[in-house]
Amino acid sequence: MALKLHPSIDNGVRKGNPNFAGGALTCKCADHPVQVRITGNVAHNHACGCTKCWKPQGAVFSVVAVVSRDNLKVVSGAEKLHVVDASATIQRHACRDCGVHMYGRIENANHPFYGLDFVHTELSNEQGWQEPQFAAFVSSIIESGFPPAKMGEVRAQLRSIGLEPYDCLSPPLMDAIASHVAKAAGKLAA
Ligand SMILES: N[C@@H](CCC(=O)N[C@@H](CSCO)C(=O)NCC(=O)O)C(=O)O
Ligand SMILES: [Zn+2]
Ligand SMILES: [Zn+2]
Repeated sequence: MALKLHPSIDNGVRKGNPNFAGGALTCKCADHPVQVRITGNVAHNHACGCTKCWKPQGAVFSVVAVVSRDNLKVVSGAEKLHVVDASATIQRHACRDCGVHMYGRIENANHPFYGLDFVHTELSNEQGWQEPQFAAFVSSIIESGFPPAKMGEVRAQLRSIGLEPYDCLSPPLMDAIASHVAKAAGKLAA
């Protein structure tokens, strides 16, 4: 029987619409939910196995994407947001009442991904958001208590739905990080 990894990918991956204009993300509170508006589509959407990204109840992976911080606006409930871990690279702003992470922001201007916010498109009712492209930090699910003996099954299932599993980020993102570091060190080749 197939493993339950995340509701957005357990029945396969539904293609998004490259021309999608954006939409609203809403937290799980019945009363006065936090709402965030995103202009345009997200990028680099991926399943993430790390211990820090928000996952719905029972999920093994998070599904998380990036958007320019200029294209993200908190439109209601801002007073309910708090930063989960101020020492983390990604400052995850979560709802105090339901615990959902509404966006993660990088405040370090020298970070390779400065300017991007991390978001979970499953918090939106709209369809057309970019579909997950790959799976990142797959081995990290072990840190949250997933049995190491089942990792072969996890990777096979991810591949079967078209999500190549990596134990870091995807090669293009790792290349972007390394290029940023090389540039800062004056070593970036043409
Ligand atoms: N094994 C660690 C890995 C955590 C990690 O490095 N996560 C990445 C990706 S999160 C979205 O893809 C990261 O950039 N983390 C910075 C942060 O979370 O602030 C673990 O599982 O914790
Ligand atoms: Zn909430
Ligand atoms: Zn993560």
